Amino acid sequence: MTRNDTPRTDDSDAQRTDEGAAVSETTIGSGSAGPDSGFGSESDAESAPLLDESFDVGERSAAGTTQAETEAVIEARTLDVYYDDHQALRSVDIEIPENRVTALIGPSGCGKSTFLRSINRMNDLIDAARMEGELLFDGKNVYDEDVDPVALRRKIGMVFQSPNPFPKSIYDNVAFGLEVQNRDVDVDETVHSALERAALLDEVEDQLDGSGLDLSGGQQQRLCIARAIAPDPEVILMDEPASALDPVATSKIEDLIEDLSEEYTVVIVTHNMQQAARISDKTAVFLTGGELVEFDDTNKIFENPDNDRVEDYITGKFG
Ligand SMILES: Nc1ncnc2c1ncn2[C@@H]1O[C@H](COP(=O)(O)OP(=O)(O)OP(=O)(O)O)[C@@H](O)[C@H]1O
Repeated sequence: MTRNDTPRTDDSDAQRTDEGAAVSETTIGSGSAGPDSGFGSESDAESAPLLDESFDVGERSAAGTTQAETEAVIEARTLDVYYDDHQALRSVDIEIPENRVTALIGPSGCGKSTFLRSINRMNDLIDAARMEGELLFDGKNVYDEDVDPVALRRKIGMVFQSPNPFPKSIYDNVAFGLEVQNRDVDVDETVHSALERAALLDEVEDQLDGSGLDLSGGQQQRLCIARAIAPDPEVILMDEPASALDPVATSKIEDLIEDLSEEYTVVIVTHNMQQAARISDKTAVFLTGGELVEFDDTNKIFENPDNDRVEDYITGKFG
């Protein structure tokens, strides 16, 4: 895996998250787990057995990798997304490799979040949004009629910009999705395992009954990551997961993302180019107008991009 050794620097937009506001957010753009988001709405119970068989890619090895680990797990083919008449993504073609970290970068409004949300159909929750083209997950178009978006979102989990734990205990935050799914799993073991994989267990082991809202912003975000990985997804989408955190918490999240990519495919939107350079294997550069201008190994993008506009963006000439 090729990661870059760019030194860590403080994010200019680092700030303490507003813990109390986390759950009350209701708009997708501000990072909520709203109704039918796949994070445990009551409708989950009814739609639980959704999963199309074609979403199974086979057994993961003990190390958490699949045999064909460099194959594309997500593929967009001439994907266009519109909000009413406004086109937010233009003919996006991309193959996102399995068990790698792929960063989506580009100036504000270029469609990064729109693309991320199109992967697990979170755009369905926006009335104005419509898409054309194909978005394949394990070779299956997620927009096919037989795909249940709630089940899809358990395979493709999401972590938002602002930590948004439920107003429940730490334990219940992680267990909630499992229980409403009525899955045949050992809930206790799964909760502990998810907290451990999210690098949070050591810090909260003695307070699992305490409220998730009483944790620090960085801990809340790791709790949200634990919640996302508890249902054993294949892909984790992250929309600026560290932008509301201080530098220490940001560093922990970055370390965690690198660890997670051994087991999961991670797709992360970030405004922080140094963060993209530090933690990602692949980088996709979107530019104004919703065009995916270049997609390549992260080293290549940051050291010798093919496209002049990408070079200008990377070197700060605009954006
Ligand atoms: N819910 C929505 N309704 C209407 N237009 C939207 C909606 N969400 C995004 N857009 C528009 O789609 C375009 C792409 O937005 P998007 O949020 O995907 O960009 P972005 O690259 O993630 O931006 P940022 O970096 O500022 O978060 C923008 O022009 C934006 O105004």
